[in-house]
Amino acid sequence: MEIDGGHDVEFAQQTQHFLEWFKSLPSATFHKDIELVDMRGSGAGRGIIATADIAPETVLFTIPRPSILCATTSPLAAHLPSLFSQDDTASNPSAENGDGDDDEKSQDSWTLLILVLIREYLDPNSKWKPYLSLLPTTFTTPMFWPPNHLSHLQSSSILPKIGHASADSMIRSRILPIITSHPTLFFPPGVSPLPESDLINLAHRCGSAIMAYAFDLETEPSPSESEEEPADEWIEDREGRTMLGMVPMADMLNADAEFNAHINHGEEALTATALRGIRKGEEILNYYGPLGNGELLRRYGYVTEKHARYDVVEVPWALVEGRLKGRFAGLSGSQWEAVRAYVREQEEEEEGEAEDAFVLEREGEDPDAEGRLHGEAVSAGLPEELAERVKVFLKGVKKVAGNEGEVLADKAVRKEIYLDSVLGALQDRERQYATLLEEDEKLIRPERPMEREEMALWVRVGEKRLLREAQSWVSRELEAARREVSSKRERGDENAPAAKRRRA
Ligand SMILES: C[S@@+](CC[C@H](N)C(=O)[O-])C[C@H]1O[C@@H](n2cnc3c(N)ncnc32)[C@H](O)[C@@H]1O
Repeated sequence: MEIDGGHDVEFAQQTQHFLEWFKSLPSATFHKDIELVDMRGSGAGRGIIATADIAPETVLFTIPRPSILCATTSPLAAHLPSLFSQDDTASNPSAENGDGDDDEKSQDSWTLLILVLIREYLDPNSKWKPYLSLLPTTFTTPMFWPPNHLSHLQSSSILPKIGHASADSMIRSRILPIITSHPTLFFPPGVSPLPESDLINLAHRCGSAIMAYAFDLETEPSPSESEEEPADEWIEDREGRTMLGMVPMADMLNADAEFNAHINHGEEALTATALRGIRKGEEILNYYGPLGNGELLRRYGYVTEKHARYDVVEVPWALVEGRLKGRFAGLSGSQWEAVRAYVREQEEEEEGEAEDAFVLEREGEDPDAEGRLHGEAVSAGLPEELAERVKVFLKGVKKVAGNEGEVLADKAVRKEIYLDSVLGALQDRERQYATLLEEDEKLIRPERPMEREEMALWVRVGEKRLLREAQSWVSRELEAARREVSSKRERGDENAPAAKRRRA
């Protein structure tokens, strides 16, 4: 989010106006020992701090449900009942009703909230005006970066997910048709209809505000969220399973991987409560989930040191396949086609989705019930699905490769080929970045505020560090696997590779 530098006076006035509006909402509360403050100095827009020590479990503020801006409170709901009353709206983000040409019937919670927000932005008399005026008009998310800034992400796994083009096509196919077919609903008397390009920009802005500000509104506890659920399990569901809403004040909380407050979803209201004692001057922090810095940047436009423990990096299958192929140089193009067909067949039988890439991540403890983290997160080794895919691939090779595939009869050899190929693929993946980890490490600083280049640096360093950790892990395993293969060969073990046995 980029809050226009603007005049400090105007910034402070908007804050004050919003606060007064919020406090005037029926049944809203705002604790006397907290304050909504200007945190632009550290690049965090507005945030909420404690102005005195706060006891654990203190209710910090309460947002009555009718003040939440969502599909059920929007005036649009009454005018477009068919659009807003779909049972599947809350449960399936890509729900199609079978007759794909009816745009009104193919909305999900995300697109509905974009429409709701657009309508309120266009209405000069919106009851949410003081709140809307606090929402950013420009964003620090990479969706809005020019190519020369995006290039700092180098070969980051988040690049293909930034998706300005796909957002654009969603807006054209699912947002604009609703607005243009109901002009009086979106442009009340006295408001001139916006040209298409302005509407598209507004829809992008609303989409980005939703991505960084909206909450999943739990209406009733699901069976898995029953009373027995441990208090230290933090759930984040942004897949459209529940209704999305804009929650004034709750979304003024900044967040980090260690946090001290939580939003409880009550029947009548949402409440922010202190998870532990909060000292005077401390920022009240919410939790956006176990997101790596890449995903945090993509959705929220910032990165933090603490979120680095959740970093992930993707290794494309094509790189692993390339390395595996290098181990069987004598196979022809048509034999490789047969191997691929075998892998596809097996994947279909498993009814799994054939992954194009495999995700490397770390293992670590979740935050505790007070929002604190304990211990380091450590490399989780290689994903099971990758080992499984290689296993199927090598089976395919064994089937088609004749003599060259005989070595694969031996389990230790298969393991060695697997680890060696993955190690090569990890090195290839690292080479896709324009700079070395060592060069990047010299530049990285935890200081704030961070410019785009610095945030991109954190993302790519996080990915490269993970790649290195995975390489160390695989190297160790590979050494052991090689030892096993050679000791079997020395022993002339009967399970040793057939080709080797023949030579012996
Ligand atoms: C839900 S809003 C929080 C309120 C926001 N600061 C504001 O002024 O409107 C989320 C946005 O706040 C900013 N933010 C939240 N936590 C942050 C943090 N720890 N550091 C920097 N920016 C943060 C990011 O721009 C994010 O997209």
